[in-house]
Amino acid sequence: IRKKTPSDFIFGKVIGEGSFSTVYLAKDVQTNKEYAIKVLEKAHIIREKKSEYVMREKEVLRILESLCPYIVHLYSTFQDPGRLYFVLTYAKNGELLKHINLYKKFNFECTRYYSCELVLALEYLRSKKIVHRDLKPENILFDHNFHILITDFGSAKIEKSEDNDINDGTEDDDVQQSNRRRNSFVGTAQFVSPEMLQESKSSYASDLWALGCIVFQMASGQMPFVGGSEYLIFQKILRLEYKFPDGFDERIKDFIEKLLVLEPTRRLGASDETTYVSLRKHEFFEEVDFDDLGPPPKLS
Ligand SMILES: NC(=O)Nc1ccc2c(c1)=C(Cc1cc(-c3cccc(C(=O)NCCN4CCCCC4)c3)c[nH]1)C(=O)N=2
Repeated sequence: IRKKTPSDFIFGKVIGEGSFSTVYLAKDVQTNKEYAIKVLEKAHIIREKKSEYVMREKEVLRILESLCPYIVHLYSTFQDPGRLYFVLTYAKNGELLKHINLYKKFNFECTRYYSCELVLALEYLRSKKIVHRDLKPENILFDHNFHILITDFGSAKIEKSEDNDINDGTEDDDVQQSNRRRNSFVGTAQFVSPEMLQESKSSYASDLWALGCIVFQMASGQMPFVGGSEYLIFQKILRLEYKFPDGFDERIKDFIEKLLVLEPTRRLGASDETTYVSLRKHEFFEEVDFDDLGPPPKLS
């Protein structure tokens, strides 16, 4: 199959912007299908020494090959002299964050439904030995049927082995990188886990921490850890300084409290073998059939 080129697409509006990429809505000239094309400037990537992250995202998306409905699909990649292009799934209904802000917060049924889809997505990532490391409502999209699609694997890590949590001397590659260049990776302040702050050691449990933060935000409209600077936010995280608004549903509260645990190995699900049975069995998901979640409830 011939490699695509930019002229195979009609580029439309910008639908996403990151520090190293711009995402455009684009239409395939032959098929009229819509895609999200992530464009990266080669010179910027090289200057900022981010090539490793770009290569990692492509490798991770290839591993994920989107057999899971809750992960964006990488259809193709191509380049021109100055840019790299990733042709990805277009999620028509945009970022979860925009919908949380639009409705102020989600009701119990919507919070529970999207928490279930996130659990299923995290189980798939775990089965492929992928840690996302930057999960947040901006990186969770809604497709045309309002199912979630997780995106932005630029910060992801491929776990070497299941018992990776035991320090086998092979440090987290970002630690090695940080030892080399002292710029160890950290996710987005409000969602970063304590272990990534302290030892820059991430594991599947780091994504469970972020899940706790995201569920808190869906159910309350607010992030659990906020502050005037990253340093103040980091302090609150390391001190587990957050509180639930009055009237917060007790089942969701208990679920979040079991995820926002400083010690990663003690988080709900951290010691589960394959599926996150400890999460599935929590009272928050009582009456849920994880094998058939049914259609998404109308957002409200
Ligand atoms: N860093 C990354 O990898 N970023 C990516 C990757 C893939 C990708 C990606 C980002 C996408 C972002 C995206 C953004 C949007 C979008 C942007 C702006 C407006 C809208 C929009 O108004 N959609 C209609 C529904 N709105 C949504 C907001 C509340 C009111 C109703 C959608 C749709 N999809 C996408 O569709 N696919």
